[in-house]
Amino acid sequence: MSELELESFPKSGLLTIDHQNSQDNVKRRRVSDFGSTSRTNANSANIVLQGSLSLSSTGLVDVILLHDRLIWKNTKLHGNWDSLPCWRQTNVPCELPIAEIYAVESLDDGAAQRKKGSSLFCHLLQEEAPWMNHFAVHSFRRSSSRKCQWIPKAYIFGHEDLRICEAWVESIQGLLDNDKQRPKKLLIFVNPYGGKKAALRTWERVIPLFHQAKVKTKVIHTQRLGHAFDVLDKATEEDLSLQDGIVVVGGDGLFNEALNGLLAHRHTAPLGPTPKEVLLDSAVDVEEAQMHTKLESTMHANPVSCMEINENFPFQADLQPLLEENSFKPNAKDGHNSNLCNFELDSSVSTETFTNFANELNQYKGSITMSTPQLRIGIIPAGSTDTVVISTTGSRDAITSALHIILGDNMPLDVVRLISWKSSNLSKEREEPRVRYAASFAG
Ligand SMILES: Nc1ncnc2c1ncn2[C@@H]1O[C@H](COP(=O)(O)OP(=O)(O)OP(=O)(O)O)[C@@H](O)[C@H]1O
Repeated sequence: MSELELESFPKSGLLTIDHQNSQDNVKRRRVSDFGSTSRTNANSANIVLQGSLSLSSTGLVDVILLHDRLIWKNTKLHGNWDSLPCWRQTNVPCELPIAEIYAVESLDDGAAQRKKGSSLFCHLLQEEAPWMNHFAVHSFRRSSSRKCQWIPKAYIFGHEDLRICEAWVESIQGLLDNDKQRPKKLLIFVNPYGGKKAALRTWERVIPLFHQAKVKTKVIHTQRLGHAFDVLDKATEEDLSLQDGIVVVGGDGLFNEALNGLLAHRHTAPLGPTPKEVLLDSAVDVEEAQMHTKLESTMHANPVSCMEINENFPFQADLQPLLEENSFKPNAKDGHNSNLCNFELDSSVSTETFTNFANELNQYKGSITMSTPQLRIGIIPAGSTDTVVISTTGSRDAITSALHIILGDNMPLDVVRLISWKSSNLSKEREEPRVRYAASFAG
């Protein structure tokens, strides 16, 4: 197919992608929709490969592989494919963004024909189709009822010459490998008790996707509460650097446990004043004293409720997410992550203790000490409640999450650090912190 022919493809009815105007909340979202966006015309300099192939359910197609997409269009039907019904003989070109292809693989000879269907018509067609070699391009389609749910879809291409099939597989695979966002190695935690013991079955459902995409997985079935935490807390930086990401197959509980394991000793931001220091420092008038009494009693009664009293807390916390979108990019200076929330003091309630703390905190810009700042954490929903995953993919569908993970989608995550203080066993005067991290909503 020539460049000229490509340019003359009609604009209406094209399968196009709109990278810029995506409504989805995941960063590298892909939207396939009919005809709403203008397309750049194919430039011959961008052509990686082109030729004629057979496409299962369509017939003979002219195919062009560009650096960012695969485009095909029916050629004049001939030979055995003449027996295709007329509704299949559409001349509308289709395109598949490389960003939506999660795998490509050679198939055993004749596999495409066998996969086509079991109707009498398909059976007859298979008998008539010439002997061919095949390869599958694995992508997905959006569920018609729930747009954020993705359903795997394979395009089976064929050619009589095995070497031609191999060249297509190699070229497409090369483009997939070039995408550095896609993980190659993942550490997976599966909670066998998650989601009323359905997590194992969930993991088994998505394993083939990782195999097809050639993502290496090291799987740990958690044996007890705290197992994932311990593994990640004790992991050396070298251990972590061997992985492109950590994925939990479970619910919010397991996700937060893994998050805590990653951050527990790697997040070194200052803890802030203890409730006693707050009381001593700031009870200058009755109103403030009452407020701090309330603060202390609330903290002691229910440590995790300290976020609820945020309104009275004498900080004006930045409304930005704690971990910004680029917070996993290394700081140019020290290689550590930056962009932790900056605090500003409300002057009407500021005290020396809080001023010191705010200054101290603002100086700790690179306070997650990880040698692998690109390390990501993902979740495949298999819990009783799946709040985290709902705020990432928008769907509680394990296949959708697995596809997002394989394609390397990522988004910023808000993480809250909760600190509760309790008297030390050694001395009642000394208060010891108990630090927990929690993520429930991403974005
Ligand atoms: N083998 C195990 N035995 C007991 N508890 C486990 C085991 N593996 C993991 N856990 C713990 O179970 C807790 C809950 O797990 P998870 O979040 O995966 O499932 P869930 O309770 O069904 O879902 P959700 O947390 O969304 O309600 C986690 O804190 C996790 O540490």
